[in-house]
Amino acid sequence: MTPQQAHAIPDVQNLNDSRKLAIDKVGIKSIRHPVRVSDKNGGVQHTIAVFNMYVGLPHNFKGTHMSRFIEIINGNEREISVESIEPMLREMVKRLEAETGQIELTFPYFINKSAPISGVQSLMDYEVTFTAEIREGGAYSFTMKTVVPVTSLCPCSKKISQYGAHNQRSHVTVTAQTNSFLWIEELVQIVESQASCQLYGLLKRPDEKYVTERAYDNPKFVEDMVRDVAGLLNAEPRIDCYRVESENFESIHNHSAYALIECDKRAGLGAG
Ligand SMILES: Nc1nc2c(ncn2[C@@H]2O[C@H](COP(=O)(O)OP(=O)(O)OP(=O)(O)O)[C@@H](O)[C@H]2O)c(=O)[nH]1
Repeated sequence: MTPQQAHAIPDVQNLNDSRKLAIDKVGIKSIRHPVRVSDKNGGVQHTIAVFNMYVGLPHNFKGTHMSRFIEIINGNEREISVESIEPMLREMVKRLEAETGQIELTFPYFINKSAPISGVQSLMDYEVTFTAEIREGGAYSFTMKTVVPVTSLCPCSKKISQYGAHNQRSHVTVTAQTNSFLWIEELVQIVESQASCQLYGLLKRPDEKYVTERAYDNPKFVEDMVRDVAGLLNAEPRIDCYRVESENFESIHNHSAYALIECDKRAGLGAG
């Protein structure tokens, strides 16, 4: 195909659209790509992220130029660093001739943990999502979200029972918009410190005794969990706004218990 022939191919995306309907987000979803993430101990984690990349589309354009998203993600280093996300976002908005844009990447992140009594080490995985966004007017924001699995033990069950209390694994999800750098480990630690007990990859018997008794000594409803985590997020100056959710995969029901607190500290909205 000659350049002239290629030029002759209709550019449908560039056609005008007369429906007067702007599109808030259009782009690509679920593209996997290698990333590297620095960890708090000075190491680097080489992991795989699922990317979503979107721009806003003005009402008068028929379509966005989707190949450019792929050009951008492949135009960077083979293994994308977290530090590259903001420049990639700004390049994307520019190349797609858009006012707004968003890049989300979700990846498994590993934290090395020592068992509470024996000290045996093991990795635990957490699902983490970073979202970089340019909003109307050009304001940039960065949000980090992590799902932290913990143990929750029911205060009611403990109070009313002669012995034992129902307990289960729970997912506490914190989504935090930050105004300066925050390690993933710091967000995880905030959540784990407020759980009936944190989870570990590897536990020997003395450790299992410890986590059993610690959970029993720290009963938490889903309401307790979100309130206690929100209290610490309110006190963290590097977090402007947040959402904390707790879902208990109840061991006595075939459904979950759930609670959420949402707060924009800048506007004094929500908790605190
Ligand atoms: N906007 C839009 N594009 C789509 C859709 N489905 C497929 N495409 C993409 O259209 C792309 C080709 O359009 P462009 O990205 O504009 O390609 P191009 O015109 O050769 O590239 P540019 O010169 O950079 O605009 C392909 O990569 C397809 O993936 C859709 O539903 N909407």
